[in-house]
Amino acid sequence: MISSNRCSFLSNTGLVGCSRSSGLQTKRLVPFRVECLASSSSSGGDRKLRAVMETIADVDNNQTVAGGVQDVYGEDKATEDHFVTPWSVSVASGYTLLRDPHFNKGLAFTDKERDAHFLRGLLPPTSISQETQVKKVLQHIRQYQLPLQKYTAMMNLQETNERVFYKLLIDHVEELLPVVYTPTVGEACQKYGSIYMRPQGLYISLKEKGRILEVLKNWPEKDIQVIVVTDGERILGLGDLGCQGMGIPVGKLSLYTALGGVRPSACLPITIDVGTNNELLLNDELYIGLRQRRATGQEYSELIHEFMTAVKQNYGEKILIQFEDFANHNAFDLLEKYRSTHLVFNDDIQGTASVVLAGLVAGLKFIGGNLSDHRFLFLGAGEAGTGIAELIALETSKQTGAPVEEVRKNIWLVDSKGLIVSSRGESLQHFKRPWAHEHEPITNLLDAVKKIKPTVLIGTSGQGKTFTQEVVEAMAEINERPIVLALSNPTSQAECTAEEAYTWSKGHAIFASGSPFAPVEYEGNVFVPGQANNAYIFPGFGLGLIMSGTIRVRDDLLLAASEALASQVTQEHFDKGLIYPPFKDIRKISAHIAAKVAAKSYELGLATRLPQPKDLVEHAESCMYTPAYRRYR
Ligand SMILES: O=C([O-])CC(=O)C(=O)O
Ligand SMILES: [Mg+2]
Repeated sequence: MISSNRCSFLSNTGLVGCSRSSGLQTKRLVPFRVECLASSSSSGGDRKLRAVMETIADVDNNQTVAGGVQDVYGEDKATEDHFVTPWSVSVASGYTLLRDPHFNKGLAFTDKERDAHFLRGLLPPTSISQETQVKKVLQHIRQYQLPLQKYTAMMNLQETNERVFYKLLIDHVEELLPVVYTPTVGEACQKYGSIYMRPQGLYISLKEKGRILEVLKNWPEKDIQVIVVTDGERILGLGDLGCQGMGIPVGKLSLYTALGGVRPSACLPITIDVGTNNELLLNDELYIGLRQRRATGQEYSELIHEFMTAVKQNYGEKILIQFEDFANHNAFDLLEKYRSTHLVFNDDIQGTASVVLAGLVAGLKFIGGNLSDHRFLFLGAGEAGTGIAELIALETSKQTGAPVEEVRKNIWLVDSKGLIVSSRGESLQHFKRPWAHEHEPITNLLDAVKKIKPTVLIGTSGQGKTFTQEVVEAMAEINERPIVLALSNPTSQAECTAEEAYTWSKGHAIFASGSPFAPVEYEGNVFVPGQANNAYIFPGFGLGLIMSGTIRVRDDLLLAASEALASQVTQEHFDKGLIYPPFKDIRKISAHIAAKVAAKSYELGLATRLPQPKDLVEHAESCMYTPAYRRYR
């Protein structure tokens, strides 16, 4: 039985109005909604009323609510000259209950629940189990031929019955991850205007400048623990999709819940719309964003700063903000600017780095050698490329005691202009400069492979088909077991396919990719390509931060996450060609990652949720959201 105190910070909002001493699974709960009585009005007075709305503060303070007596809406704290918001708690029942995705159980409502919640006659008489519902929806989804049809069916399910959506996704993660995530989510973003039905997150555009705090307060959930935010400028390897990038925060947060166990109501997807430079979208009558070119410079940074300030003001110090799919020219600067004042994490720089390092460490366990024995060549010197390179350098430096500057010399990057070398000097963007080593200029990848003789080739270019046959053959000529990672997403942007990597290297390559590839048979052997995607890391990483109340992200936490992931790879996995464990075990893996991250955070004094639990793995598991239906009284 789960004790409520241990996990109250991750508990379901639906329990707040009840006694907090209830266990999560075994006790009954009342499906209720907190509603602002003034919410139907949009007067200026209403805005002021909302501006003093207090969040459900007990959760953050880790207090229990015995009997529900607490100033949760801030009325008692307000003095006479303050405005207060008239809130009421209403029990969701009848038709409204069926339309509420958090609480709806469809045909799984029992007779007793149908009586108690005014559902008689609103449902056909039969009652079926959640398992049967999952089976039915899966059959339905499998009937669709096109990935985008499967995607819209999944999104509809999420909007209709959240618990069936998550149970389905968790129980069939290997089949459905490619539907709700890469590669299909890429196509969904490209066509978001035509498939758009309901808002799935918050849209903050230039029109909301000066009012972002107010916009945050419009979101119906008050107890937010993680935000994934994009400005849509570099969606996967697909480029600027403007406001239609919303599919990415929505997809990433579904994984926070399904893979990492962070409850859905604590997750907030946000898209910041500063315009788009994508002409196709600007001329598309179904485009959902601002029809203007991107704001840049001061106008851009002022909006982002207002957003960052409002988020901290509204949700406090421990809100996790994950930056996703910003363009290089903003991503590094934003991370640098906010890493010392906010709990921020850039998934494309840091999450990708952590997952790739894990794969390399796991691979080396079996092929032998240390990181310092290897030479790395990257195609692509943006967020992922330089992020991975830096984390490899950090870990190698830790292992060998050599200074990071020295270790970096073993790591080479090629960008669109060729090998990054010192003679390119000041023309290089600042994040590329640490990688400018002494070497004659080389303008193409094949020559770079032949000259640098890397043992590991990593593609982070966002450009598909760039690991040509000659490149892979050259890698196989230089190395007995070349490591080839084609990380760009979605599948169309992968530097090479799994089949190409195995065929061209005559079965010698150790291959992984950012988007999934099916197993490949080559000369009688079946090779299973691993998926080197940050989805292995960010859900568990975020859970570790949240459950320990961590207030800042440090590189050591990323290294801890890598180590935890690498430790889950066995000889049996490697024998199949895998340098990552299978996704079907992801919740267990996430619990391990969360535990290692939290342990490191406690060690560094960054964790505020005290005392430190004794067994962090067990603690992480006990905190994870499970989608089984709750019983309603
Ligand atoms: O979303 C993914 O699959 C991985 C990722 O962060 C990216 O490609 O930007
Ligand atoms: Mg990304």
